[in-house]
Parts: sequence; C-alpha cells; structure tokens
Amino acid sequence: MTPPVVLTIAGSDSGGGAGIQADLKTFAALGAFGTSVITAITAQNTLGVTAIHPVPAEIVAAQLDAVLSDLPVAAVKVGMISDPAVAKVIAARAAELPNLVVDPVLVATAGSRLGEVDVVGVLTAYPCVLTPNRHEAGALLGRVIETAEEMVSAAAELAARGPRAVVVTGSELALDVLHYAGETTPLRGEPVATVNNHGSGCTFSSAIAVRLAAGDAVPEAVAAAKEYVNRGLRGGAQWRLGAGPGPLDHFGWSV
Ligand SMILES: Nc1ncnc2c1ncn2[C@@H]1O[C@H](COP(=O)(O)OP(=O)(O)O)[C@@H](O)[C@H]1O
Ligand SMILES: Cc1ncc(COP(=O)(O)OP(=O)(O)O)c(N)n1
Repeated sequence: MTPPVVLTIAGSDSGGGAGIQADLKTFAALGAFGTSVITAITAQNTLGVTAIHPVPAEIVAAQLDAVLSDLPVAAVKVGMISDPAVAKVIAARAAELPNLVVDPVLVATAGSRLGEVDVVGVLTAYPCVLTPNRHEAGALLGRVIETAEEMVSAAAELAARGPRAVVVTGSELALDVLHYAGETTPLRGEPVATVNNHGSGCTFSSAIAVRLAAGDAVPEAVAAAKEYVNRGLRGGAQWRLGAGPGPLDHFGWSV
C-alpha cells in the first residue's frame, strides 16, 4: 500500500538526534513517507550548537513548491524557523498545509537559541496543533511556566490565539497538557530515567503529524505520539552516543 506522505519543514541537526533527522526517522518508523524542506543548517552534536546557517527564504520557498506541486502531502510538521522571511513564506502557504503541527522551537536543551518568539509566534495563530514545551509556552506568553496548573492555563491561553489544539509538554515529568475542543486534559506518562532526551520534542511533533495523516483525531494522535516518544526514550536510555544528552531510539519497538 502507498504510504501517507508527511512533510517536515525544519532545521538540520548534524548530530542526527533532533531536527530534520529525527523527523524523518520518526516518519519512517511510523510508516509514513517522509519529505523535507530545510530551513537552516545547524552544526550540532549532543553537547550543543556551534553554528547556524539559515537557508535563504527563496530556497525554502522553492523546496516547498517542489514538494507540494508533486507529492500528496497529508500532514506537515514545522520545527526550527530562525528567519522572519522564512516564517512569512510558510505563513503565506499555511492554508495549503494539511494537518499542520507547529513545534515552536526556541532553545535547544543544551542552551543554544534556535528561534525567536516574534518569528515563531507568527505561526502560533494558524489552525495547527501547537506543541510548545513549558519553556517555549512561557516565552510565547511572556511569563514562567513551571507547575501543572500553570501548564493548564498556558495551554488554554495559547489555544485562544487560534490553533486547532495546543499540547504543552512537560519533559522529564512526562506530564503534558492538551487543550482541544474547549477542554483541557492532563496527559500523564511513565517518566523514563534517561539522560538521552535530545530530540524528544521534534520526535513528538513529527509523530503527531504521522498519526493525523493516518486519520487519527487530535487526542488519539497526541496519545500515540506520547507512547512512541516514551518507547524511544526507553530504547535509547542505555545508549552512549556522544558526551552530552544523546538521542532516542526511533526504531526501538522491542522495549
Ligand atoms: N524523561 C522523560 N520521560 C517520559 N517522557 C518524556 C521524558 N522527557 C520528555 N518526555 C516526553 O517527550 C515529549 C516531548 O516533550 P519535551 O521533552 O518537553 O519536548 P522538548 O524536546 O521540546 O523540550 C512529551 O510527551 C514529554 O512528556
Ligand atoms: C535543528 C534543530 N531543531 C530543533 C531542535 C530542538 O529539538 P527538541 O527536540 O525540541 O529539543 P532538544 O533536543 O534540543 O531538547 C534542535 N536541537 N535542532
């Protein structure tokens, strides 16, 4: 059977754990055919980001044209956007991007700045599934988000800006908060004791996109993505790849 086509619009992580590389592995692991529009090239490993080269907006637009004019894209995940002109290119074509999932990437776990609030903020009002972590939600709202109660109110406030749904993720707490169809639901997962969490947010948003492409409703897609990330974290927990926080096992179905 022909697989559903899913598109990632994101940055490249040379270390392979996050960004485009994590997205394409997630698509493949979950049975989708992955396509990509690269917005930036990062020189990155498990210890951090040492350089960022934004891809010019016209090249981003050309990649988008090439994919959308030929392939039946069923869902789109947007990750790292560092250039306002690139955000504009994507915003201008947002109506053509089905099952849009936006991960408002701002800061890598290792501390490097990958995006700016006023750039990624442009996309948060589109009818997408928005997946900020606590820190990104706080940056978008201009305050600190720490507790579960603060995550609940952040999800509701961000939902009022117009996205189809908001999931505020809670990293190692494994507690995420979903706001969808006027309701806010805490999603509790099994915390995984691991230092290898590089790319968990990219993997989560990509997995949501695949499940939406497959026809899941938003709550089912989010629950399936959460389970997939959890398996990836468990599968990679004993890996020793790099001196910093390592990647997930995207193909770790046996654990
Ligand atoms: N140690 C962990 N144990 C269980 N789930 C985790 C862990 N770390 C992250 N997650 C889950 O991974 C997904 C991505 O969230 P998060 O790590 O907050 O994203 P980001 O990489 O953007 O900070 C969420 O579902 C979150 O609950
Ligand atoms: C190129 C690129 N895009 C996104 C990220 C951030 O990845 P994410 O999964 O949100 O978080 P960390 O892995 O940084 O915790 C990245 N590092 N690089």
